[in-house]
Amino acid sequence: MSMSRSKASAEESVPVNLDDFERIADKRLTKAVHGYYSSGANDEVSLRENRVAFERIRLRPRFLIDVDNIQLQTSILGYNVSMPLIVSPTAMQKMAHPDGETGVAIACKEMGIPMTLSTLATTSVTDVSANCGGEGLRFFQLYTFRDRGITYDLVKRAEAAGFKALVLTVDTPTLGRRNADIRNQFSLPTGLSLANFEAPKAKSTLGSEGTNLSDAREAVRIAAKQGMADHSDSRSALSAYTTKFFDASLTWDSIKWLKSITNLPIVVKGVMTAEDAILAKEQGVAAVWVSNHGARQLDGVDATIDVLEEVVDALRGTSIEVYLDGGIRRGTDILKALALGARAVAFGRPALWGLTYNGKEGVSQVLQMMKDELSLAMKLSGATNVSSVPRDLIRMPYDAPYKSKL
Ligand SMILES: Cc1cc2nc3c(=O)[nH]c(=O)nc-3n(C[C@H](O)[C@H](O)[C@H](O)COP(=O)(O)O)c2cc1C
Ligand SMILES: O=C(O)C(=O)c1ccccc1
Repeated sequence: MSMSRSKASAEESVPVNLDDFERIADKRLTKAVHGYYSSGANDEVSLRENRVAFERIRLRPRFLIDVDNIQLQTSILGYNVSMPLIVSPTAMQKMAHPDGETGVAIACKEMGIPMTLSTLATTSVTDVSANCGGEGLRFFQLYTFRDRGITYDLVKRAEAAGFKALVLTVDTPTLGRRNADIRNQFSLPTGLSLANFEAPKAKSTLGSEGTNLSDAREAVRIAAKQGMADHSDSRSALSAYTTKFFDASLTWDSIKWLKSITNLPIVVKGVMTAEDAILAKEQGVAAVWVSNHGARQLDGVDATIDVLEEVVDALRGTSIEVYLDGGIRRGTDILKALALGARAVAFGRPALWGLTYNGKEGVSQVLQMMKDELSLAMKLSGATNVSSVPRDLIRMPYDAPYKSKL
């Protein structure tokens, strides 16, 4: 019996929300890939909190407002977008579907929203660009390497491939502990590679060390041999990889170096406090991306939506844009984040579920679903423009009880 992967099987009815996409994806992926995509760090307290915190926020709808023509369009870093949604960078998207990063990029291009390509993608910056015909708004997520030459080279290739911003992830000096990956001894499946390290130049830089950065499996072997990996590192290939290659000595001051090698706007991803938002501001970044890495790094941190207002307040009066990811699953979640001052939101796993469901087409379906849900949420709550959702459209759990200001 042949059943196209593109169609939901009998027991997989047509997805009507993102949870449905998740359930279908869970069934189709191998245990190891599912574990890698879905996991949070440690006890997954923050993973649950990312969702629960959204559910605790209440909406205060206003009625008899003309919502016939609501405005979903806005701009991100000066580029017009069809709605305030970005696809977060997630590593190794070809594990979900052969369309991989290209599928995500094309779905985003068609929807008119930005995609963010991970440093650890299974499709190179150059190929993603070429496969999109050089069109569509693409950002490049940057992990920095102990060898600055590698980082330099990555930045230059992203620039040449037409990426419009560098999203510097600051929450990963080393990888968080994810139980499933340790149990499953997770590694990149055979046949796939970390394609950004296959360029001739990257290879020659690395050749001296006798290590190929495009192959996580080899990194594990070498890290173990050099005694750089502790017991858990030696079980999860990614953990060994980051320990060996990522620059854990990076500081806020390093952003000066990054700015000296590129004119691309810099977005700092992973900020969770007002203190760090201010340090980012002092470095002249274009945007701050509130994120706890999908709760995959430090368990026990707040839900991102619960720290958003703190970051927004710290940057008030500046032109620095604030984005948020972590647990965005509904149009009402987007609306809640906009009310708290985000310029845009992003999500990671839902794009992977769409990709697993039906490649590029599945990602398009997921994006369209979010657009429809956002539009509905706005109409039902009397919010007419994504750029000016009022704070009092929501009640945070910590808000004082309503007192008439009338
Ligand atoms: C499977 C997976 C891989 C990820 N890989 C990266 C990455 O390579 N770089 C990065 O900055 N963030 C990475 N993230 C974090 C996402 O960019 C994003 O912050 C997170 O997924 C948002 O939470 P959500 O999945 O609940 O939407 C990854 C997340 C997941 C789930
Ligand atoms: O899995 C992740 O969340 C991630 O960002 C990552 C980091 C290093 C290697 C591969 C993925």
